[in-house]
Amino acid sequence: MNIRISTTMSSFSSLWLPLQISSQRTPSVLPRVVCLNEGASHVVLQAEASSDVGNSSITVSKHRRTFGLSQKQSLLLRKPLNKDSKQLKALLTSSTQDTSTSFVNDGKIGVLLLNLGGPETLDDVQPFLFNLFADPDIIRLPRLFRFLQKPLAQFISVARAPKSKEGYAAIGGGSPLRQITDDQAKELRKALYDKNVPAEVYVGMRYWHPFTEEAIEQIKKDGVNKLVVLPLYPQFSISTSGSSLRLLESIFREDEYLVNMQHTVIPSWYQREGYIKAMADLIETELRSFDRPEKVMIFFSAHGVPVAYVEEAGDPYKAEMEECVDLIMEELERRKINNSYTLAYQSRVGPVEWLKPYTDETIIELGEKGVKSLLAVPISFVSEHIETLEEIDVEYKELALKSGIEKWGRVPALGCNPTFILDLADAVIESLPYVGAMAVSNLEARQSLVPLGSVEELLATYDSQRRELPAPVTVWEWGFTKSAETWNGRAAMLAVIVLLFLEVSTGEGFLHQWGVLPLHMPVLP
Ligand SMILES: C=CC1=C(C)c2cc3[nH]c(cc4nc(cc5[nH]c(cc1n2)c(C)c5CCC(=O)O)C(CCC(=O)O)=C4C)c(C)c3C=C
Ligand SMILES: [Fe+2]
Repeated sequence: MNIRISTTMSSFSSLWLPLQISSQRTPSVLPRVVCLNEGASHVVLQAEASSDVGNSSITVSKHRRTFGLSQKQSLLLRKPLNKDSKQLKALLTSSTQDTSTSFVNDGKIGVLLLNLGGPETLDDVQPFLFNLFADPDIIRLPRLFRFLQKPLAQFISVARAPKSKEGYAAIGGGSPLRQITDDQAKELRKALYDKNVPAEVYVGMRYWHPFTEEAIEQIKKDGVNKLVVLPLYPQFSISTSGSSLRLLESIFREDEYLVNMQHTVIPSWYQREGYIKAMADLIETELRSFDRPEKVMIFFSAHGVPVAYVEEAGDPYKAEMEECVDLIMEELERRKINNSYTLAYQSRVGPVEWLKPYTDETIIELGEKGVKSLLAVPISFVSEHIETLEEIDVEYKELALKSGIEKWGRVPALGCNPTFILDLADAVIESLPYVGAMAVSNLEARQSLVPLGSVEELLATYDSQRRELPAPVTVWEWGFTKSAETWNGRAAMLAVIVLLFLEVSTGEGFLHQWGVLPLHMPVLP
């Protein structure tokens, strides 16, 4: 037995960092009550262990998590748990016995999958980009300039559309995201039924059809009264899951039906055993296609975010990404696969600094260092999309071959991989005991999953000072060096804001001459 658990007083910022205890015999369970100080209502549990309790082998991944305690629980547990703790055993047993069954017969369950959405035709590209850039979690303007959000989005989307259209044309004229996400929803529904949890699964996209608003309408029509919200991003970012949850929260806040709907949110799930195993399976299979698998460098390529998101707004994305890669590599090592590996960030847009190292620069460096075989692993997204099908498969492959890399491979996205879908089903089932367990605005009652009523508050912990994030999107750029490019971009952005301000306030200017203004906004349902 080797368990080390330490607890400290709560800080809400750790709420997004899930801790999972899983048992080989039973589905994963979440420890729900651990208390350090008498009378405490919240604790952070920090755990790192691999051990046996009873006949079950339990692994506790290395995470911190905040737990809300009911008064009774708080009174019950007044000491840190130690390795011989009968209370831990009792807790695990009660959590394990606390299966979904009692929650299944009692209400109509819905699962809402949140995703980004993508243009289905080339005509959709500009309005899709408009929706993306109109999102204040993608371009956050200073408060004074908020009224420029939509004109700026219109301007950038029009300017970027030709380049984006080229990309979408190269992958068949549109994004495959809707089809793949619909298929994942169907498979998840089937997996839940097979596990005796009848639930409807809905898809709500952030920037294209079916919009989150459309999914919510259907959820209401179907009379769902227990909802599990599951963003399809393994790692949390303010720009992805955060943005979708913020939107959902605003929808919930304004709707009487939804205000009263019991729900819970699974904010990120990159640490789940099934997901890690599924990723490791894909990598193991793909490695076999190389002549000398042991010589291949495993190249994790994640979608980037601007550095300011992580360093100024506290986005946990980078930390979760690095931990995710570590967990996958640990799983591969358990399978005696000890390849070298690296993580880089792709798809940067605009004049600000994005997370480094950049994928393109890293590929060139690896070529220079004499790496001959590279296996690209897209890691931030679970479907094929423009950035796997075009950026990785075409642009990065070409760059790699030019840089001296001789053999290039790419791991497919998870899509409907059965191990992955079963794990998502388990994640949903494990969250059911938490559906409605917490009052929407009652922080004291909050347990390990997140109620939507507090999403805004939780997002604010990343960005407590509400600092303005620079716009990550290039409108135009000039200059020869990286830093000149950055500063030129910022100057250009400032100039654009001033010009837009003048245009909007006077009703005259080059955008009116070009027909960009007045705006013809796409209508959201
Ligand atoms: C975890 C995944 C993603 C993060 C983080 C993310 C941040 C982010 N993205 C942009 C700008 C664009 N993203 C675009 C497409 C796109 N983005 C993701 C995922 C993440 N984005 C996906 C899966 C897709 C593709 C959808 C599809 O149609 O297949 C685009 C449009 C494509 C293009 O023109 O390149 C833009 C623009 C920013 C600015 C950002 C963080 C601030
Ligand atoms: Fe993106």
